[in-house]
Formats: sequence, C-alpha cells, structure tokens
Amino acid sequence: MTQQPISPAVSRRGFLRAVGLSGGAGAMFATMGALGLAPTAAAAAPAYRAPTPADFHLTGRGRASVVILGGGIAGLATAYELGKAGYDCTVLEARDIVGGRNFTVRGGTTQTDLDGNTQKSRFGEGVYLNAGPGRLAQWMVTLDYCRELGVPIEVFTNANADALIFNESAGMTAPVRYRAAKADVFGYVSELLAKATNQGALDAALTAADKDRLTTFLRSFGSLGSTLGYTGGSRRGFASYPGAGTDEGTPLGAPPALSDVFASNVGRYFSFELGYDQAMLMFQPVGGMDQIPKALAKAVGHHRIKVGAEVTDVTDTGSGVAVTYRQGKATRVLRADYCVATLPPHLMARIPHNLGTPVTAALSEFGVTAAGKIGLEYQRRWWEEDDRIYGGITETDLDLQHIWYPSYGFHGRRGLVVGYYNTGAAARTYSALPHAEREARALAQGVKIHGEKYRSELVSSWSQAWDRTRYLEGAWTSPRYTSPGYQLLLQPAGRVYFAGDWLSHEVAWQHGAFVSARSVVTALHQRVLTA
Ligand SMILES: Cc1cc2nc3c(=O)[nH]c(=O)nc-3n(C[C@H](O)[C@H](O)[C@H](O)COP(=O)(O)OP(=O)(O)OC[C@H]3O[C@@H](n4cnc5c(N)ncnc54)[C@H](O)[C@@H]3O)c2cc1C
Ligand SMILES: NC(=O)C[C@H](N)C(=O)O
Repeated sequence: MTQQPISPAVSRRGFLRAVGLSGGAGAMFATMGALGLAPTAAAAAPAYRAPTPADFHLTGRGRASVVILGGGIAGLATAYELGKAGYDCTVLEARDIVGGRNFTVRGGTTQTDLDGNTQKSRFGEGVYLNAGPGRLAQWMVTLDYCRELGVPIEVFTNANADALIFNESAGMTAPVRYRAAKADVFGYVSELLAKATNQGALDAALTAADKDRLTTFLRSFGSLGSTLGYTGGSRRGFASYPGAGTDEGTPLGAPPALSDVFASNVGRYFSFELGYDQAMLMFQPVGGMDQIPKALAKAVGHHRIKVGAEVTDVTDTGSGVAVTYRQGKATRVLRADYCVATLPPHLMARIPHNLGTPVTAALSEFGVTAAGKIGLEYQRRWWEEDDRIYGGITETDLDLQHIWYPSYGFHGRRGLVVGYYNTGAAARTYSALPHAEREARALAQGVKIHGEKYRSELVSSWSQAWDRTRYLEGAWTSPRYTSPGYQLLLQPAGRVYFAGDWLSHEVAWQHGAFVSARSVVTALHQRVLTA
C-alpha cells in the first residue's frame, strides 16, 4: 500500500473539517435527510431509558460478621456495600496492595512474578501505567462508584482519526492514518454499493424510493463524486494542512487502488469502536485506575482490610465459617458468620475447603485468558510533537497488537505509551520472556511504525504479564454460562458466597465485578434479615 506521511501541519480550518464542524448544522440535517431521518421522524423514536440502575442501597441493618476473600473490586465493593448496611466485614488480600487486577504502576512500584523475577518501576513523577483496566464506558456502574466515592474522571480516547494502522502481513511498509484508511474503505464500499444499486442489482430488495435514499446516503457516507466514483478528497487528510492567504494545503492525494485498499485489510479494525462496550466517549479516573480501589478501601476502613494475607483454607462449620490465612510467618484463623469468596475461580479451586467436590469442579471449569501490557516511558512526547497523535490507539497485526497513547498529561514533559497490549498466544509469547527481552521485542516492532526514536528516546519501562502474576495467574476467564457448574456458583455453598467479574456477563470489566458483588450482597442481606 502507498506510504502516506503521518505528520502534516495542522490549521484551525483543517481541525474544523476533521471534527466534522465545517459544514455546520445544515450539513448534519442534510445527512439525516439522506438517511430518511427527517427531524420530525426522530420524534417517533422510542423514549430513551437509562440502561442500568445506578446507585445501590440495602434496606435495613444487618448484624452479622462477614469475611471477604480477595481485595479486588468485587471484594472491596462487597465490603463497602455490606459495611454501609451495618455488617462487620474483614477483607483478606494476599497481595501487599488492594485492587487485584486493577493495578496502576508508578515510580517505585515493585513486583515479583511467579518465576521469581522482580521489577522495580523507575517511572518519573506523574507518569503511570494502568497495567490492568484502562477504560470505562459511560453506561458502566463503575462510573457510579467513581461519582459516589468522589473519584474524578476524564475522557479516555479509545478511537482517534489521527492514530495509525499498520498491517505488516499485508505488505505495508509504513503506517496509514485511521482517517485515510476509513475514507478509502468507506469510499470504495460506498462506490460499489451505489453502482450495484444503480445497475439494478438490488431491485428485488429495494423500492425506487429506497434506491434513491440509499444512493443519496452513500454519496455522503463515501464522499462519492457525481458519477458515484470514489476518488479521495480532503477527508483523507493533508500532507500539509491548509494555511493563511492562498495556502489551500496539500492533500494527501489520490487513494490507493480499490483492490490495494481491500488487500491492506485496514477495514478489520473499524468495527471495534462500534462495540457497545468500546464506543466513545470512554472515561478513566484522573491519576490512574487504582484511584477506584483506593477510594473503596478508604470508605471500607483500612482497619478492616488485611493485606499480605493469603487464604489457605475455607471451612464451613455449619454455624459459621473458619478461614485460615498466612500473613508473614504467622498462620491465623478468622471466624465469621458468612464468607464471600472473590478469588479468581482457577485459584479458588486450588484452596482446600469442605464445600464439596461439585464446587471445586465448577470452579475448575473456567478457561483463563492471558494478557500483557508494557509501559514505555519517553523523555519527550514525540507522538504529540512529531506525529500529532493525542491519545487513542494504533492497531497492528504485529504481536504487540495495540499501541496506546496516553489520554493524560498532554503537552507535559515526559509521557508513557503502552507499547503492547496483547492477549492469547501473543501475550504468552511475551510473558515467557524476561522483562528486558519483552522490552527489546516491543521496541523492535514499534520502530517499524514510529521509527528509531521509539527505541532511542526510551527512558524506562514496565511489563505486566498477567498469566505470570502471583495471586491472579491470568487476565480474565471465560464462563460457560449454560453449564450447571456456573449456575451452582451463583448460589451460596452453605455459608460461602462467590463473586467476581467471572460470575457476570461482563467478564474483563470492573462493571462485572461490581454487579456480581451487588448481587451477592443482596442475597446475603436477604438471608440475614429473614434468618
Ligand atoms: C489487561 C486487563 C485489561 C482490563 N481492561 C479493563 C478495562 O479497560 N476496564 C474495566 O473496567 N475492566 C478491565 N479489566 C477487567 C478488570 O480488571 C476486572 O474485571 C476486575 O478488576 C475484576 O475484579 P475482581 O475483584 O472480580 O477480581 P480480581 O481483581 O482478580 O480480585 C481477586 C483478588 O483475590 C486476591 N487473591 C488471590 N488469591 C488469594 C488468596 N489465596 N488469598 C487472598 N487473596 C487472594 C487477588 O490478589 C486479587 O486481589 C481488565 C483486566 C485486565 C487484566
Ligand atoms: N477486550 C476487553 O474487553 C478487555 C478489557 N475490558 C479492555 O477493554 O481492554
């Protein structure tokens, strides 16, 4: 595919065009008209309803003690909600910090993995890596907890027309901007469909009026000419953006041939930003994702949370629970009326208990996905200065998979790029390497996209291999929703309840952990009130 320059100069007019404002409201209504959506038709649309119940309160006071295994989001949310209703909660967390997979790395963070390798972060002041969760959709209950707990949020840029696409296996030797790639794919697809429509290929499916409306829509959607051909245009962007006086700018030029555009396979990334869970606007807590568990822990009360406390046995005594845990050199037993276990299922399955073999079998059913991230700290924000990329994601077919540019600290001195965020086999390829080799591999690949500065301007790095992380051993799990095992774990095993994102339909999202916790808290409270 033709190489396109990626760092043209920007002007205000170019910006307005880029954000779709240059045509004003008239252009918007013209597009609505093309779609058959006259402003009056919109009035007939179903009334909007908020998607999820937001705030949560248990009614009535509960007088019981509860031991909560795991201080991730599900464990902390359980302690928080039960605590609000009067319960006496204690959280046992094996790591030396709360948050679980919600883990933010800053300067000074240290971690020893399952292989005994220790990293110590040298990130500078204000630089951080959200090694686990990074983004929140607006409908997620996670945002309600941010509001309730006073955790400020800011926009997380999940899609950016100025970010890049690089498909090495398709023969690309340089990246293309999303903007140009979208213009070309939308343009050619529209051209084909418009011409097929015009030639009668869709006559069986479309009335004459439908054909007119569809053609009008495709003209605008694909930026087609009067003969329904796609020939590029300003939508692709400029090599030099328009300037003062007589400077009309230098457009990127004609698009590659239709066949080359499809062969480049850039279109495979466009559906991502349409996902109900990945669509813009998305959000992140200001200062790092771990502001959420920090705020939860503060609200629960630090005296109720034991860190460095590894649970080693769970026994339902009939009249209560006895949980054995190791803290430092000591082994202790904590007794309570009830227990809520929020450890990852594959780890809970290994802990001795008397809850029955069907419970162990059900816990063992979950498949575990690997994922990894590397944070690359640079001495200057070259992606903003040189490449004009302010946040967002570059997509690749390399095993680094995704590069994330930061949605915080714009125009600051230093900054951090997520140099890979990969899952599955690609993640395991990296997790099998020591940190220095992960870094070297990530840099060798990133150089193909951003050039030698990607290597030469690096200051420090941190890599997180979730499958090699103690007390987690995976990024997320795959529930078998219809299996009797999954159904079994939705019920308490005697006095022991289970919670976590793995017991929700939003696995790999904190939302799942929160709603699972709410569900268990509700069931437990009901039982206590009616006992
Ligand atoms: C790479 C990655 C990206 C993600 N991206 C997003 C995102 O963008 N947005 C989003 O909302 N979510 C995201 N998630 C998912 C999110 O992190 C999880 O859904 C959520 O944090 C799960 O919380 P949890 O409490 O259910 O589980 P966990 O966080 O797994 O908590 C379990 C806790 O149990 C502890 N534990 C384990 N063994 C023991 C033991 N023996 N004794 C005591 N304690 C023990 C663990 O240390 C841990 O703290 C991502 C996750 C990963 C890994
Ligand atoms: N792909 C996923 O959904 C995992 C995680 N929730 C993320 O947004 O990165």
